[in-house]
Amino acid sequence: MAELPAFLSAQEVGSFAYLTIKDRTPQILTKAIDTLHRHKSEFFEKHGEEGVEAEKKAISLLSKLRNELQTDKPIIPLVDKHIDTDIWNQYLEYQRSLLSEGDGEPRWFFSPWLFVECYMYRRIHEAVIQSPPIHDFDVFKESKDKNFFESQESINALCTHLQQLKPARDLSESQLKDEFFKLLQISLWGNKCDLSLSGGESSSQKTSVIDSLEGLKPFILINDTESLWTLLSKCKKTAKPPVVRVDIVLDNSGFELVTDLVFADFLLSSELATEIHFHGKTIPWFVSDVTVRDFNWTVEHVKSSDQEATSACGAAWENYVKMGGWIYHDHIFWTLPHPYCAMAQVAPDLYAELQKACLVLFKGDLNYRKLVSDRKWEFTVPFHQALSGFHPAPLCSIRTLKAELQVGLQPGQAEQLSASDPHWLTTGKYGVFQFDGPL
Ligand SMILES: O=P(O)(O)OC[C@H]1O[C@](O)(CO)[C@@H](O)[C@@H]1O
Ligand SMILES: [Mn+2]
Repeated sequence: MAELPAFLSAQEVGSFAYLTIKDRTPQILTKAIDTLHRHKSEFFEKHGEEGVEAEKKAISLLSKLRNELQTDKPIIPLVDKHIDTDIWNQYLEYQRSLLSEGDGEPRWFFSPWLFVECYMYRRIHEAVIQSPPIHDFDVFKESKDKNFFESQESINALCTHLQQLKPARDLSESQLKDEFFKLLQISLWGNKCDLSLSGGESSSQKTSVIDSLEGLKPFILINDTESLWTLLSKCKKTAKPPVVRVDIVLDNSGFELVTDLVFADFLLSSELATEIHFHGKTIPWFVSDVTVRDFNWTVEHVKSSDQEATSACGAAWENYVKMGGWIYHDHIFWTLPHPYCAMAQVAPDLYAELQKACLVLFKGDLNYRKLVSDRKWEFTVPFHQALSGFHPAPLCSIRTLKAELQVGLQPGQAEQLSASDPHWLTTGKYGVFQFDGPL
């Protein structure tokens, strides 16, 4: 069997992985430290002196982490007692076992990028949970909420658009298909708004994305949305019992989450699907990723908007949650460092859950990296092959490109892109809808 390509890593000076570890991650840590600092008086009001001591402890743990990273120290085991601690430490042991060169220790600028980057976010969580009574504090909450508030205008425009489509079951087949494609594209471009690429700085949506869709079409490098339409139409016809389940593996909170909820609402109200299962993170992750708190907060805030259409959306969403049309799940696997080809073995319960879906949508860049194991595949390798056996159900990645990997391109396509735009892989300017599965 042919050897698998190497993992991306920060070893390669000048690569995007290298720049992330060298510049972006220390910046994210500094911002987290600053956030804790600014909440000092709030901690004091809530918990007295103990709160201030906890703030100091969390800050010192984060400063230590930043120092380890910047001086390329060996990756050390986690010391907290969380439900995933042992799995993390076993994975670190596994990474150690793969090394034969140097001192045999996994390091920030040497080990697989996916592993060290995930590890950094897990260490941030460790610093916070080891600092009671502020162990529940989400250092990224503030910036996630800010992204939501700064995107207000786009959110209102989107919600107005959605409300105008209702009752969606009255739309003609061709209108329905048209809207399906439109809302999918909105959800794709919503993924430009993550906060980890911008080092936690604001990255909200300020213009109306609906009006920009036509102009953005040339930036969709792979567009398998026809397959999604065919698949859902077929599921609807053949489902026995009549359940059409779509799972959405969420990415970022803020504007992107709203685009996903709007799409999920459309799927139900148009009766293209009967159940939407969302998958979020159990801990704060890659700055802007959705946790259950962000999910509920977003639904509540959309509902309490002073704009009629927006608040009508929020009310409908709350009702979907109440009535079971929308089901939110979280699982520790999503915040482990494993690529998804390991899911069946590491988290068989989650794999079995995904197998129940007619279609699974994976939002965002990190999900893509995990789908294709963060390896340096040739650009033309088929997506199915890069998934390395991960086929729980028909699936589609909806991703703007923010890391140096992409598979499934036409011969010559990558070369052409490199010539016209040397940074095409990492700026989030290009996107894909990449489908895998039988139709
Ligand atoms: O929110 P997303 O789309 O998963 O992007 C996360 C960001 O973090 C990274 O995975 C690494 O920093 C980038 O590739 C990407 O810019
Ligand atoms: Mn993200």
